[in-house]
Amino acid sequence: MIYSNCKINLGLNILKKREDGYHELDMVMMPVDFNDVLKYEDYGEKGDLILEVSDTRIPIDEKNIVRKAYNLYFDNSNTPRQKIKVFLDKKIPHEAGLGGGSSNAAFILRKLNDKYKLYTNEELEKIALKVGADVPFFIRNKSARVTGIGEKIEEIENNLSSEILLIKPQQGMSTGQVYSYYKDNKKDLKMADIMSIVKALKENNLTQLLKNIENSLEQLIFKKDSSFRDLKNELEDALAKKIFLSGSGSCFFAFCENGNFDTSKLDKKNVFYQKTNRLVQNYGK
Ligand SMILES: C[C@@](CO)(OP(=O)(O)O)[C@H](O)COP(=O)(O)OP(=O)(O)OC[C@H]1O[C@@H](n2ccc(N)nc2=O)[C@H](O)[C@@H]1O
Ligand SMILES: Nc1ncnc2c1ncn2[C@@H]1O[C@H](COP(=O)(O)OP(=O)(O)O)[C@@H](O)[C@H]1O
Repeated sequence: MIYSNCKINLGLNILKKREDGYHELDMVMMPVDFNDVLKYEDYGEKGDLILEVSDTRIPIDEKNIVRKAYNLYFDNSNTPRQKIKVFLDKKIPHEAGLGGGSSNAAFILRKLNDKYKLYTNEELEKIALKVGADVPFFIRNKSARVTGIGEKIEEIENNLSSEILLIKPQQGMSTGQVYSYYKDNKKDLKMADIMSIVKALKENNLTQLLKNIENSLEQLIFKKDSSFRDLKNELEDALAKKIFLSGSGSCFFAFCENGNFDTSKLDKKNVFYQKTNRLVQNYGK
């Protein structure tokens, strides 16, 4: 069994838009102990990927990021594809800004490389980048300051002890669409103080952390859609806590030292929520 965890972004600054359409970022990312479960079987013979997913809304053809990762892993080194079966039991909501798909892809790349050893870790991260901008982060799967488009990873010390509550409204967010808002709305974006966030995580200083988190993508969504800002305010009132958007959303997160989140006022029909913690162990529990 492979436990494929998700992540949250603690501060996300868009620095500029590149010629290739991607955006330069400066952000802090933290693995979170909330996982998809992948059942994995290697038949030990040439063949192809047999992929099944518990959530029928997720594609199983070439659009599935696990299949993209599998294909790239073998094709990139002209190695015959091997017959592998994966059953992906999705728990992480998709289009959430939690990197669920990116994580699935990274864990498959690691699992394949554990057996076939076609690449060094550095080469594997380069393959991961071709699969998706967030995939290299999950190859390391440690708290990190991440720059570039998502490929420059500087591991950081994270001693945060607070529990985390993930709160996702029903509608999802398209990552590409949210980034597309940048070109017309880049003025007045409030930048997160990344160094203060890194220091607060090292010192387990939740007060300092909460003061410094900003997310350029959240601000871009609010500029485009004031109803999403209203939704955030409603959720903060219901929880009586500050909440923050992870990545391109639509999932928010909150912190609480003793883990006592009062979720009684959340509209349970329209909001997914999940209490969890920082992922302390590495992948492959
Ligand atoms: C926003 C972030 C923050 O961690 O995560 P999510 O919210 O998706 O979890 C990431 O930058 C998302 O990474 P990922 O979801 O892998 O992006 P990709 O599939 O590679 O790209 C999807 C689309 O997002 C845009 N994109 C992505 C990354 C980046 N640095 N600049 C971009 O402009 C591009 O338009 C691209 O076509
Ligand atoms: N293995 C996968 N898990 C989740 N979504 C996937 C997967 N493969 C492809 N997708 C597609 O990718 C889109 C983004 O999903 P996901 O990566 O979980 O979002 P996010 O990066 O915002 O957390 C989904 O709408 C889904 O259609």
